[in-house]
Amino acid sequence: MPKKFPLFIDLTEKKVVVYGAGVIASRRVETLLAFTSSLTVFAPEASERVQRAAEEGYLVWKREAYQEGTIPADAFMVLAATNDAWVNTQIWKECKEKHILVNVCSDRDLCDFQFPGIASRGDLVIGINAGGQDHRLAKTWTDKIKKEVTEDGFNNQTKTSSDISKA
Ligand SMILES: C[C@@]1(CC(=O)O)C2=NC(=C\c3[nH]c(c(CCC(=O)O)c3CC(=O)O)Cc3[nH]c(c(CC(=O)O)c3CCC(=O)O)/C=C3\N/C(=C\2)[C@@H](CCC(=O)O)[C@]3(C)CC(=O)O)/[C@H]1CCC(=O)O
Ligand SMILES: NC(=O)c1ccc[n+]([C@@H]2O[C@H](COP(=O)([O-])OP(=O)(O)OC[C@H]3O[C@@H](n4cnc5c(N)ncnc54)[C@H](O)[C@@H]3O)[C@@H](O)[C@H]2O)c1
Repeated sequence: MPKKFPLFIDLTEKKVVVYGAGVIASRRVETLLAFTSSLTVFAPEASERVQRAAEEGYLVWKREAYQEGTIPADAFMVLAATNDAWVNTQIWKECKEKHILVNVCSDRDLCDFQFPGIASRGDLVIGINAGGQDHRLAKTWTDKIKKEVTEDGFNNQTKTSSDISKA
């Protein structure tokens, strides 16, 4: 697979839609909540994390399975993260028809973009991608860099924009 170029996109005002609310979708929802305030999750069943985030008003959880033709046309980005590969492919097809950016967690060949591992602190955001061939490599490096960023290596010399504005 060719190397992917890391784009750092402002998602604040953009509608993000996630199908599925299990292990993988919840991990990604948790990551996305730091970047967007417009997140809708469609799933008949949701993890406690997603349910709590919905109760606290951080996202909208629609307790519904995917239904053909209903993907919001104004969605900027869709994650197909159900545990049904056929459903994920249907979601991909509809997004293609509607020209919506789509990621399919069960099939790397259907991804317009790959979901990164993320290590972040303050204004620093590090996205990690291993090209879609070796997911464990992506995880190993995400864990290493997260540790470095949140613990040992992130020293006072690394300033955030709020630090700079205070200076
Ligand atoms: C980075 C991270 C972000 C995240 O997921 O949050 C991520 N995968 C992570 C971990 C992970 N994924 C899988 C395992 C078990 C591996 C094993 O057992 O060997 C582990 C390891 C683990 O979980 O320990 C299984 C798996 N993954 C994909 C498929 C389908 C396929 O390859 O077609 C299958 C088979 C599913 C099945 O069996 O059906 C596909 C994708 N996974 C991606 C991202 C995209 C680019 C990855 C890259 O950078 O190369 C890509 C291509 C598309 C996408 O989904 O965007 C996260 C690590 C960071 C973190 O954990 O924080
Ligand atoms: N990309 C990755 O990193 C990665 C890693 C492991 C697994 N996977 C893939 O992710 C898939 C999901 O795994 P999981 O562990 O999150 O599953 P899970 O069983 O924990 O959760 C599945 C979720 O999908 C929802 N769902 C099922 N049918 C639906 C439908 N028609 N419409 C909307 N929502 C629906 C369920 O309600 C549930 O919330 C796996 O099948 C596998 O292919 C991807």
